[in-house]
Amino acid sequence: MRLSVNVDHVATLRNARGGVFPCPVEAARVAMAAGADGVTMHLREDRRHIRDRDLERVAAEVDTRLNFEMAATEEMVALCERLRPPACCIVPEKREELTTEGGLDVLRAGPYLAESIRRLAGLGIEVSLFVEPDAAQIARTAELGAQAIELHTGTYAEASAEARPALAAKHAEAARLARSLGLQVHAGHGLSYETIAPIAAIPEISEVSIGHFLISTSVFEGLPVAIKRMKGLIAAARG
Ligand SMILES: CC(=O)[C@@H](O)[C@H](O)COP(=O)(O)O
Ligand SMILES: NCC(=O)COP(=O)(O)O
Repeated sequence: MRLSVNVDHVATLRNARGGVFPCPVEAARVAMAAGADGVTMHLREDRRHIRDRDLERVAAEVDTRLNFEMAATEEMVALCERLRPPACCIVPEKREELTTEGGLDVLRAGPYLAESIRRLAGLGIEVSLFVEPDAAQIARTAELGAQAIELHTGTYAEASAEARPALAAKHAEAARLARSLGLQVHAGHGLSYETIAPIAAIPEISEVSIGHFLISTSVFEGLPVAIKRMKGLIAAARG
């Protein structure tokens, strides 16, 4: 199973100070050096974290399987056509949301979704649709010609420990259906150390993408190292 590391929230931190640090391109390099199998970047229409230049630089400079998350808009499809990442995940986007709130409603999507899939898949880009673990949504994804689905694990990840096993079983059933329809199966959103195991145990899932938790927990796992180094620099300066 591949782990694609989402570096969106490195850009959130960078943007909080309006400077260049911490850099999501550097985070992509660090992720790959640490054993990640790919990097995910969600270029939101409002550019609240990742910016066009970040995506362009990762596509050009980092040896990775870049998964470009984007809404199905002409601006994003044209950018994806220009950058030609190995993979693209089409997600729903609402301007007011704090993060992606659910899967695409593929059943109600207009003709532009099918047109986007056709254009991107025609360039050899693996197109996935971010969907709920729902049989009708998955069947329609296959009909539209996408190569993959990404199961939205947000509801599962936010559920209580008691509720999670039933939701994990729902993902397993959805993953089996998707594979039987010839789709690659990915999963992501809100996953953490506490919630990864039941999802990672589903054999049909070939990739998980994880961002917010990894970046957040890195603060605590990395803080002792950074503090020791700063103390060392202070001590050295004082002789
Ligand atoms: C599609 C998905 O689950 C995540 O990539 C999420 O959309 C990330 O968006 P934010 O980083 O803005 O929360
Ligand atoms: N596609 C899901 C993703 O990239 C990471 O989502 P999250 O871990 O930041 O919630």
